[in-house]
Amino acid sequence: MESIITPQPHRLVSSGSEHPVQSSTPALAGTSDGGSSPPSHHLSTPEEISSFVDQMDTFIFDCDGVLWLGNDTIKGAPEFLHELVAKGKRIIYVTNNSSKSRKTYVGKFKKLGFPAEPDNIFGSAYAAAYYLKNMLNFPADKKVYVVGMQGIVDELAEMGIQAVGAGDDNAPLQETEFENGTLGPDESIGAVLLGFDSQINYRKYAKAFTYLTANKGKVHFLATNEDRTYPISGSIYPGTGSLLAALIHSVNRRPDAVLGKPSQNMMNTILERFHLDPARTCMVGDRLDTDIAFGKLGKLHTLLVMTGVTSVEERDAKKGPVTAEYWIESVGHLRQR
Ligand SMILES: O=C(O)[C@H](O)[C@H](O)COP(=O)(O)O
Ligand SMILES: [Mg+2]
Repeated sequence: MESIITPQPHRLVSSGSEHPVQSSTPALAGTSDGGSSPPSHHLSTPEEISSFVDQMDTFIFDCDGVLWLGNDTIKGAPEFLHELVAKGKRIIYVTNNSSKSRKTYVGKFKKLGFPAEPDNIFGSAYAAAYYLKNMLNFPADKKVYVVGMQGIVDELAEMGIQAVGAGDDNAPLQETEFENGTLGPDESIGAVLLGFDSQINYRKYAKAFTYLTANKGKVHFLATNEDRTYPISGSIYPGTGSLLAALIHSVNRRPDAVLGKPSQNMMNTILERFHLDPARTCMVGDRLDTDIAFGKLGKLHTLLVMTGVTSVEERDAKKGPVTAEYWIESVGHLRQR
């Protein structure tokens, strides 16, 4: 697949002040009261769909619930994305799923028949590793305690940052370990980073709690994202935000930064790096408070698909926090008929 993107020197967030990293997402103007946002427009006719596709140069795709559910591809999605490539459109992927690194994701994209290369994939694990390296200048003699999976460990390693925890702490905690210091403070821990963890357990929560509370706030508290739920293989399960809520409640402290959508860290880099015109760029997502909010904050067009977590009631809610500009049943429905 010839590249449709000219790789540029990569900066996720600038070290300068022009794109200060956002630890919290600014409120979306004109949507909190619900009423002032027009309802999402349904792209329903071939003419509307063709005109919509033609007015965009770039499509930024969310992944879970848009392109696939687990390892099940959404019908027609690969074909549509190859149609876009054939038309010379730019494709960028932005996922809050921190379980895989960009390099590992390339393998999944190709296995499921999508065009992909590391430079057009932005994952929340990468965003978090980049933030630690370039915004926090994380010290080389410190380690990051990871409540999460291999994707975070791999992206931290790419940045030369040591990680502990993750899969090494998947074993259930033994009663005796409460006394033997396994869960005690560790001066070498400089940050706790939580991401999606299908092997979450008490050991990880107890260690993260100890590191965040023992060092009197000297340990950074970071999270990849706050998605409440996780759509996979036709079902919906607790998401990273639900795992994070337990840690927030126990330490009585919010993360210093949440690096995935809707925060604009990745948006600023993407717009700058690919010299995108927001007026000719569309964010395609399945979740209103991450994907659509991410697109709206970046002043992009937004298209909601109904193959992920958003219900019809949420889509059409008059007082909803975020409303997509357009909606369609699935990415596959965008194929030119
Ligand atoms: O729980 C989670 O982390 C999310 O459900 C998952 O990461 C969503 O990934 P995305 O839809 O942004 O590809
Ligand atoms: Mg999604």
